[in-house]
Amino acid sequence: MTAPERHVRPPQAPARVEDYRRTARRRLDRPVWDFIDGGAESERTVGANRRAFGRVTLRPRVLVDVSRCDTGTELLGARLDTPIGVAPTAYHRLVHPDGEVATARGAGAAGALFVVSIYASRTLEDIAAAAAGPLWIQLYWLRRRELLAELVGRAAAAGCRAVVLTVDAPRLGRRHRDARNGFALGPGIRAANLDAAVTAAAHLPAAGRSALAAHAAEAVDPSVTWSDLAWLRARSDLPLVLKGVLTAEDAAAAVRHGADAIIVSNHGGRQLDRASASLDALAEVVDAVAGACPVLLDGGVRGGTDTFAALALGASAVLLGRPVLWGLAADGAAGVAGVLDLATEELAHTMALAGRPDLASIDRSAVTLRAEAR
Ligand SMILES: Cc1cc2nc3c(=O)[nH]c(=O)nc-3n(C[C@H](O)[C@H](O)[C@H](O)COP(=O)(O)O)c2cc1C
Ligand SMILES: CCCCCCC(=O)C(=O)O
Repeated sequence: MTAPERHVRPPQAPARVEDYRRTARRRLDRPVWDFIDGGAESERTVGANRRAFGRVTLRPRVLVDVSRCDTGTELLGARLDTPIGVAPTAYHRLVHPDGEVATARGAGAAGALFVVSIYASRTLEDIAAAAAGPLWIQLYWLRRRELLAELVGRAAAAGCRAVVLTVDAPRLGRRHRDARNGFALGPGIRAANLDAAVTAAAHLPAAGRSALAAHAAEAVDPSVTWSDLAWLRARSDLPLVLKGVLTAEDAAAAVRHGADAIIVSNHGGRQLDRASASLDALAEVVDAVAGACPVLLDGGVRGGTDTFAALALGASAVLLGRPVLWGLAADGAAGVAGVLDLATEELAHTMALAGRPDLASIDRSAVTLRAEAR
């Protein structure tokens, strides 16, 4: 007698960006997972970022030649194979031993932009040496301004093409998961581009509070205003990008103060709970900017169809935060490239079926915004 034939399932390759989330969740310790996954207070804005995409329906055009769909674009002078880039996120060595060096390899392989956090856990020079694609450097406004001046100089020397100032974090959001976990950085993970004394508080665990919030209270300057931007401008010839704008008023001020690009973002729901979903804020920002500079978006983007929706509502590009960390945790550089490639393939597929063969053809007529999410 022969044994009954059994169907053997081959190992499943990730089919959707969300598949990387499951693997990352299995791999990471609970406090690290909570740090990545969590948001501020009730985490309403984290959920709102996702739900906003559910209100978009697509208006496909037919009998358009979509034999080639081109996801390529140009942003602040850099050629990109995809409008889907990597948002700045702190401490990549929390999820993979190679940290941001692996992220740079993955982003480069996908032809994507990588925005490196001021809290990168590898040096800018090591990251730049591994990068095949464009890098931007992200800053929080530290009280010790001389560190910012030094960092923008190093960033330019390493080949970074823009400075991103995050403007939605004069203090850290109240992240209850991190407080509950007494989240603090271990000795092996540090902000590799900052003086160790500046970030010492981020390593001091205490019951019931986040060491990162304690560090932020000590290190970040909450008194900064629009008039201080001139100081930063004077320290670098690189384009200046403002990240964390959610209103028409601030978008207009950003243009008046010479911003070279704006990132519509609520920090992935990690700062002001009940802030608008990024996608909901996009149209008013795009209208206020009126073409004066590119507008990017992050927050809740989980694939190519979300990207298509954001582009249709006026974004020039989108950035992924948590999904890149899922890819990095799951499979290092290959996981980062996997996330970006999957999302880009999904975008090209949506473009074909929606009859929009290049990014310029994705305009507001490509979407309808419904009152309710589906
Ligand atoms: C673990 C983690 C760390 C982050 N660190 C930074 C940071 O250092 N600088 C910054 O400007 N934003 C930071 N962000 C916010 C992201 O840049 C981005 O705005 C957000 O993650 C986008 O939402 P998404 O995660 O839903 O894609 C961080 C987000 C996460 C999840
Ligand atoms: C100013 C302290 C930053 C903490 C690390 C970054 C982060 O979690 C976030 O921006 O979100």
